[in-house]
Amino acid sequence: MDIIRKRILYIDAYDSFANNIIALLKTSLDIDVEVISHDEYTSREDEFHQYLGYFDAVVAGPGPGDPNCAEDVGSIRYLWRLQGEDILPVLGICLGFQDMCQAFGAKVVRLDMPRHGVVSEVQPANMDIFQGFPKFTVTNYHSLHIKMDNPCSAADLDPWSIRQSCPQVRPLAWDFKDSRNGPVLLAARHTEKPFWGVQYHPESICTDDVGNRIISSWWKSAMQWLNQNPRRVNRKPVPRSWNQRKLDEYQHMSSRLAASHIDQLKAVEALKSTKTVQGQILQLPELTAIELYQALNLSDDEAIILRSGKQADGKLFNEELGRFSIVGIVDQDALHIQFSVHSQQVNIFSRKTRDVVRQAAHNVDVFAYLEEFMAHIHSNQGASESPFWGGLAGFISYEAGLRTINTHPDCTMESSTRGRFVRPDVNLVLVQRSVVIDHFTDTVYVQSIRPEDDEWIQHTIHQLRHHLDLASRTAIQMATRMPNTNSITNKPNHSSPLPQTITPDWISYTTKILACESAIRTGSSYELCLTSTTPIHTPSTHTTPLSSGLTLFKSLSHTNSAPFSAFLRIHTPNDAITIASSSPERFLSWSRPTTKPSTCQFRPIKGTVRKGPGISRADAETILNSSKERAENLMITDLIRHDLHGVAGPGNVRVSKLMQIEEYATVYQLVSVIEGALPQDSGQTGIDVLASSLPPGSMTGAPKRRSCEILSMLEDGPRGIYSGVLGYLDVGGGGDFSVVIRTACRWDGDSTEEGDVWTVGAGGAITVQSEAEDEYAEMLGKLNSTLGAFGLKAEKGDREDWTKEQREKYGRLVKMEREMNERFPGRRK
Ligand SMILES: C=C(O[C@@H]1C=C(C(=O)O)C=C[C@H]1O)C(=O)O
Ligand SMILES: NC(=O)CC[C@H](N)C(=O)O
Repeated sequence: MDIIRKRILYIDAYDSFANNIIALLKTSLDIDVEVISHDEYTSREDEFHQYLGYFDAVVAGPGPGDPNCAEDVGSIRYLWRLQGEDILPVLGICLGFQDMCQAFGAKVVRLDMPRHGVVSEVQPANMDIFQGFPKFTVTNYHSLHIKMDNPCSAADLDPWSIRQSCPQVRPLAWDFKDSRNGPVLLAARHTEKPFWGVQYHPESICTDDVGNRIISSWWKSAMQWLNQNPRRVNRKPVPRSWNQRKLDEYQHMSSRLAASHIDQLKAVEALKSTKTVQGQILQLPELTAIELYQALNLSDDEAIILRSGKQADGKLFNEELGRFSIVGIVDQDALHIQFSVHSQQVNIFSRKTRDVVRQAAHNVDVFAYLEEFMAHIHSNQGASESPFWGGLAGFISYEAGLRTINTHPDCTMESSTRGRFVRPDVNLVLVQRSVVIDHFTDTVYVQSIRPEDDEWIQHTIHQLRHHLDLASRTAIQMATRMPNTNSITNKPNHSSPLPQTITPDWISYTTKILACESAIRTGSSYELCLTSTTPIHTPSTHTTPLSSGLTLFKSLSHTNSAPFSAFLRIHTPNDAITIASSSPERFLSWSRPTTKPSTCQFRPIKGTVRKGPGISRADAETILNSSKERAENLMITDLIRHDLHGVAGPGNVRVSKLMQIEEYATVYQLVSVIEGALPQDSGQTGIDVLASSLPPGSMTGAPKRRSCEILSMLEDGPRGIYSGVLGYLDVGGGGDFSVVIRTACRWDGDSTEEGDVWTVGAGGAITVQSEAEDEYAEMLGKLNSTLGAFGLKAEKGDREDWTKEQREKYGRLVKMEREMNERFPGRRK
């Protein structure tokens, strides 16, 4: 006899934790789960009711917003109106729970002090789904809560009795220990209908196992109800949702486009690659990435250097993060895959022919395109220890990431475009020849994926040996260690003007912090990573753009050495970008699928303490262990688990490090490590993980989509490459990308005769526990990590120097803050 698997419908309200809940349902229960977004049926209540006929139960998920706003809950609100045989068991989580309580008479109001990423104790009733449960701890993500004549304390008459104001809602759990908000209702059920709900997040990494057991307990009660109230469920396959069908079409079309581009390019020499990586391995002690780059004596105006190895004090970075450096050789005919959010078009471009293939194709899924492209150039049998054999290297902008979550900012890099071509949001160069250094074993890999390229390999080895004999080595080392700071010095030098910058205005930044806080208080966001962009004008150096960029990069490597340092110079049809990066943060890496499945790793950083006089490691530990910093990190850890769960699937994601303190050149940071293996039979690749996890959660806040919408309203323009990712896709199937922070970028098109314009972004996570003054200082601290390379330091200006307008602005700000404090007393310390 066939055992019928029950089906749960999960309604996603655009939360960034949905996939964690789905994973929890699938690992705790023997069921199938289908997912729809809450807005798929918003204007079609009848169709939604019919669709529910395919399911045994529903989980209505958490999300941004307020149940008082129909748009924020979408079709979730139709659940409570089901009648007769249409009724089915529902579990509402957070927003879903609030909407249920509101539908049956309770009020949803703001908490005095929102509780995002806050871990608290649950006092359950010894009844219903909590029968026999002890107290347990859970993670909360909410700004709003249920008001229904709440008891004043645990000692109050009977916290479990039904309140007159909403006689259909039975309280099932409270938090009695929240001194700022008073008792907070954490679970309830409808007195007659099979509707239950929890305010907390059972799926969070910091919710303990008892919290998770609730899912099984709910399911047991749901099944009992179904046994007593049998309903006819349509057991045919569930029709694919409109969203899923659109997505499939879109990806299919994009893969076909890539295949047709590749066909058109088959004749082009630069795309010919072998399936076997050719190469040789040498032992060259103490070789640095810059030395290597200089020894190769490359004359091209493009460069790809991913630098690790030694820190400024001569010590190696840790082995997990800073073991390898990679230099990609970018010849005249190297192909560039470029995609612009504005035109939604992929171009393949080479400097030699200026324009190899341009195909206007609208609405391209650039990741499906890249997947097809990488499959075409897939190689194997390179040296297994070398992480990169060849492939695509470059960057993906923040705005390209926004597009993957269907957020379309008004402006992309187009806004600063000159001429016919837009500045691409994705710019990846096909690197066929490369040299990789393993700094821990002093091994150097000289590699090529071009057919019959032995001559180049021998020539390169000869070149390396020749240049790295003792005498030239010393000279190169000196040049590397003592960057030419002429153009970046802060000391007066009358022969060359100094670089100049404008420190982000603290009044504007602080106003934005307050706007973030109010967005959090209304329930629209749980955490927002606010950023600002600072221009730096540098005088003309009368050298080539590559050489002045490299000088800056050397200086940056010195002032803020970081394991994901990178120097990139990449052309577009009518412009070129130079990127000098000193990022401490790995976004995502994944290993080559071999006999073992590919393993992915994310390393989000959230929680920052600036180094400075009087701040010891112990002080940093105290600060980073505070509830504010831990909440910041927890939210992003849960968000990244969601991103990875979406591709790796239930049971395949683990948090191998939770909130550990790491020390970098100028800051201490709180880091978590989230890992997962991609099941081999799933057909999923690291590129799929990349596509479903941009923009990096540590640069957005949570929930990602709503937070990005809020940030694009608050920030002054597109973030561009800052907040995007930079790294490579390897022909063997691996990849590694850093988060583009602590980075300076310059477009040639912005330079004038007087000099160049670099931009540096900096920011930090804002939560309701933030103090505006501290957040501004944290942002400046991060900005200064990069400005140091220009010999500059941003400081908060003195109030005496303020203009009348600034004083007025400040006055308004103080007033706003006072009003906010009066309205939400919890904010006061
Ligand atoms: C926004 C920046 O950094 C991000 C924000 C951090 C934080 O809020 O603590 C830490 C590291 C980065 O993920 C930046 O460096 O500009
Ligand atoms: N996690 C959630 O579902 C949050 C619900 C609602 N937006 C709140 O902030 O209270």
